Amino acid sequence: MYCKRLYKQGGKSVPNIIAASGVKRTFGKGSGAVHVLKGVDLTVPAGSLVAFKGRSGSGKTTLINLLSALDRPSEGSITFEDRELSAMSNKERDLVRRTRMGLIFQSFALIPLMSAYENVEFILRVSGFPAAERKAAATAALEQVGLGPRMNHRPFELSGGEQQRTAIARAIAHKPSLLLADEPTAELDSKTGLQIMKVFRQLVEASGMTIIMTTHDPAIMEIVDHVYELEDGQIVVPAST
Ligand SMILES: Nc1ncnc2c1ncn2[C@@H]1O[C@H](COP(=O)(O)OP(=O)(O)OP(=O)(O)O)[C@@H](O)[C@H]1O
Repeated sequence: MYCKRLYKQGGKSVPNIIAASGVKRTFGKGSGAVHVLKGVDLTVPAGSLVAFKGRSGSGKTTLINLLSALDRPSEGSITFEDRELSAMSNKERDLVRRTRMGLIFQSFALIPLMSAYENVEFILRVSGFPAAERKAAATAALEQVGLGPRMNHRPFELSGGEQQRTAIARAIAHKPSLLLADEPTAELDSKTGLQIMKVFRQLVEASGMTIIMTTHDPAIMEIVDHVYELEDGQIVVPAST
């Protein structure tokens, strides 16, 4: 239902790519239950760059894990590209995540013995991307994040920002419509963090990808289209920047 609603963005009506409705997530049972998300309603227009902010423990990672179909809500629904994630089997959710989404984490999690190119190509290989298109897709993704000239270097020969750009290339090589990034700049100094944000901005502008990220960094809020603040498991300020 939410995904069919249209939002005005830059004078144009834009459909939502993902929406959460009444999402709750509780860990554990009985007296030991931890109610982390307590009813989150959220809509994200396609082609936007969105950030979740909030104090440590407010539920940002828990929400990202639900939106990326790594976890299921205890209550409520999440609709992605007009399909309800919670109604899908594990196999269907894995397929949606593998083909339509890209994930980035705080730690870059690159394979140390592989070059930047091999790291990207390897993921395409294990995810069943057509062999004939792998080389072009991996190269294009690395060029898109400005790593063309460095793609044959191994992670230890790359700066932190270059390693994170490799992780971004790995997450976008299969051309997902939604990129989810949990604290992608947390391991980086503020200047490098801003460079990563510029890469995100370019991806949104150039390819129409949607990016949802979590952050603690106030400077980053200036670059995104919308900031959603989580407090005690609920969104308190669905404000535009
Ligand atoms: N599997 C789990 N079992 C029990 N509690 C959990 C589980 N996962 C998360 N929590 C709790 O849920 C709360 C929210 O965690 P979450 O990681 O989503 O917060 P966050 O906003 O991302 O925090 P940070 O900014 O520190 O990364 C925390 O109190 C955490 O301990």
